[in-house]
Parts: sequence; C-alpha cells; structure tokens
Amino acid sequence: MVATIIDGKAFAATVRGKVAGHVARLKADHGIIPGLAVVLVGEDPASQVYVRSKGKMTVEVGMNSYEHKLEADTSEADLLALIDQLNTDPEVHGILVQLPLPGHLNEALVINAIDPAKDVDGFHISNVGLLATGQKAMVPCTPLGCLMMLRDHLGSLSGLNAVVIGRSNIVGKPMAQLLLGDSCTVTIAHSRTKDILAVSRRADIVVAAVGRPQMVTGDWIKPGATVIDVGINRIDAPEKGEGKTRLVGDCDFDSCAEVAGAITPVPGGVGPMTIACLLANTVTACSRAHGLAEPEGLTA
Ligand SMILES: NC(=O)C1=CN([C@@H]2O[C@H](COP(=O)(O)OP(=O)(O)OC[C@H]3O[C@@H](n4cnc5c(N)ncnc54)[C@H](OP(=O)(O)O)[C@@H]3O)[C@@H](O)[C@H]2O)C=CC1
Ligand SMILES: Nc1nc(=O)c2c([nH]1)NC[C@@H]1CN(c3ccc(C(=O)N[C@@H](CCC(=O)O)C(=O)O)cc3)C=[N+]21
Repeated sequence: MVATIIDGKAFAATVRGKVAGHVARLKADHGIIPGLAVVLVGEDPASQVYVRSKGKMTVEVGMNSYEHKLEADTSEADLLALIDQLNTDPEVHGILVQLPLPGHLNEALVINAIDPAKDVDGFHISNVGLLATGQKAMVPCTPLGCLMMLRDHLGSLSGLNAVVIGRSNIVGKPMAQLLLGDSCTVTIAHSRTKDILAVSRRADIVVAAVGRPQMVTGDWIKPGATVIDVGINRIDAPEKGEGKTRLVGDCDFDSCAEVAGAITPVPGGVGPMTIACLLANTVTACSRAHGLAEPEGLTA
C-alpha cells in the first residue's frame, strides 16, 4: 500500500474538542448552553443507531440534546407543528430532521419549514443559495467534514482538479460548491457521465458519494491523488460468520490505496467527521443567534 490513511476518527475527536472548548466558554462567559434537537420519524434501525450516537456526542461536548421520536405514520401537519415549536424555542439552536422521511411526507416542504438560522444540516433552500453565492451559510455537515480533511491534508486546494462522483443535494452538489469556493477546478460525475473512468483518472481529488459498494477501484485513481470515500454501505460478510455484515465505502479500499496518495477509510473516515461537523454547526448557530464571535476553524 502506498497511500497515507486520513484518520477521520482522530480528526473528528479534535474537532469535537474544539467544539467543547467553545461550548465551555459560552457557558462560563454568557451562561448560554447550545441545544440541538433531532427529529426522527419512524423506526428505521440504522437511523436509530445514528440518532443515538449523535445524542451521546452532543451531551459529551457539553450541549443539550433534545430527541423527538415520532411514529412512522405521523401526519405532515403534526411534523410541521413540531418544527414550528422548535423554531421558536430559544433553548434550541440547531434542528436536524433525520432523512429519508417516510414516503407520505414531503421532504422539501419539511426542510424548508426549518428556521434557516437553525438549519444545522444546511439543507434549507436559503442556505443552499447562500453557499452557492459565497455568502455566510450553514454548510452541510458531510461536505464540510470532507473539506476540513482535504485542507488539513493538502493545505491549499487552489487550482487542483477535483471530481465529485454523485450529484445529490445532501452530498455531491454542496461538496462541489465548497471545492469551487477553495478554487478547485470541479467536475461533477453521475450515472449518465460518459467514460467516467477517464474523468476520474484526471482528478487530483476524488470524492466518491455514490451509494454503490466498492464501485471506485484503483484503476479510476491517478497515482498520488487524494481519495475521500463518503459511501456507507452494509454488505454481507460471510467470512465473519453466517448472517454477519460489514461496512464498506463507495471505493474499493485495497486497490485504491495501492495508487492514491491518501485515502479515507470506511468506517473511521467521513462518518465521524459528519457528526463532529453537526456539533460544530450547532455551536456556530448558537453563537450567531446571540451575536457572539463564531468559533474559529469550525466553519467553511
Ligand atoms: N458519511 C456520511 O456521513 C454520509 C454518507 N452517505 C453515503 O454516501 C453515499 C451517497 O449518498 P447520497 O448522496 O445521499 O446518495 P444518492 O443516492 O442521493 O446519490 C447518489 C449519486 O450517485 C450517482 N450514481 C449512482 N450510481 C452511479 C454510477 N454507477 N456511476 C456514477 N454515478 C452513480 C447518482 O447519479 P444520478 O443522479 O445520475 O442518479 C447520484 O447522483 C451513500 O453510500 C450514503 O450512505 C450519505 C450521507 C452522509
Ligand atoms: N438530516 C440528515 N442529516 C445527516 O447528516 C444524515 C441523515 N439525515 N441521514 C443519514 C445520513 C447518514 N449519516 C451518517 C453519519 C455518520 C455516520 C458514521 O459515523 N459512521 C461510522 C460508522 C457507524 C457504524 O459503525 O455503523 C463511520 O463511518 O465510521 C454514518 C452515517 C448522516 N446522515
């Protein structure tokens, strides 16, 4: 293997440490405790695990965590009423509605009902527009975490060729905006891209956010390139025993690591950074709400 492994788990712990420091100062100097509300509709087991670990880390950095678990058949009106209540609650500085929502709920309508100042996911149309025009916004957690790791590893990103594979609203598109903001030459590839292998091989930075286990193999990677693997896929792992599973990314780690200069692992890469950035966004939102100085090094 030639690639350096970018340790997202360790980096995320450093970010959470910075968040905890800022939270402690808000408490000591101003008597303010940042609060994060997480709304989960339905009982998807993976979402439940994720929401529980977010709640635990929120409390660990000294913030208040409010969990709202609603039945899978909750009406849109009831969900919107809860969001309204959280929007006006002065103790709540960040609101996250876990996606995907059950099919009968209009996702765009629900997300755009969140007060943009409390939209710590950065999915509200105002935040999307602010990011696209280079104005101060709440930035989506997963792309923000990827950007932090890229800056930490590469220093300046200016002039580098970046290829983002995937064009979703929650990862691919905001990732491309952030890379453009750091003066990369950005290409967004997707399922209709022609000769995607050649496109990928031109990249100094490859961000894979596809949702296809181990799709990106070493032959897609330019020697020395930096590879950020956003994918979280659970696949069967018969080698671990009958019925066992394991997590893999959208990149085939072993073959990519033979060629890349650096690569993020799955697990232990982008995932922990996403949660750390959610906490960072909450403390940023809280500071802005009170007209106080923003935490340094925790925003885009
Ligand atoms: N680590 C973390 O914190 C997070 C991880 N994830 C993970 O990241 C991955 C992507 O998530 P998300 O963006 O929500 O996924 P979506 O399913 O919303 O988007 C996937 C994108 O990949 C493209 N794509 C699909 N198949 C191919 C293909 N064969 N070749 C090229 N492009 C293809 C699609 O193209 P098209 O638009 O043409 O259909 C689409 O733009 C998933 O594995 C998810 O679990 C997601 C969020 C957070
Ligand atoms: N409104 C909303 N915002 C989100 O940010 C959001 C969402 N909905 N829905 C689901 C996806 C997925 N997501 C993950 C975050 C962290 C890990 C994570 O920490 N993963 C660990 C492994 C966890 C395990 O072992 O299962 C790791 O990669 O090391 C995974 C997935 C955020 N999402």
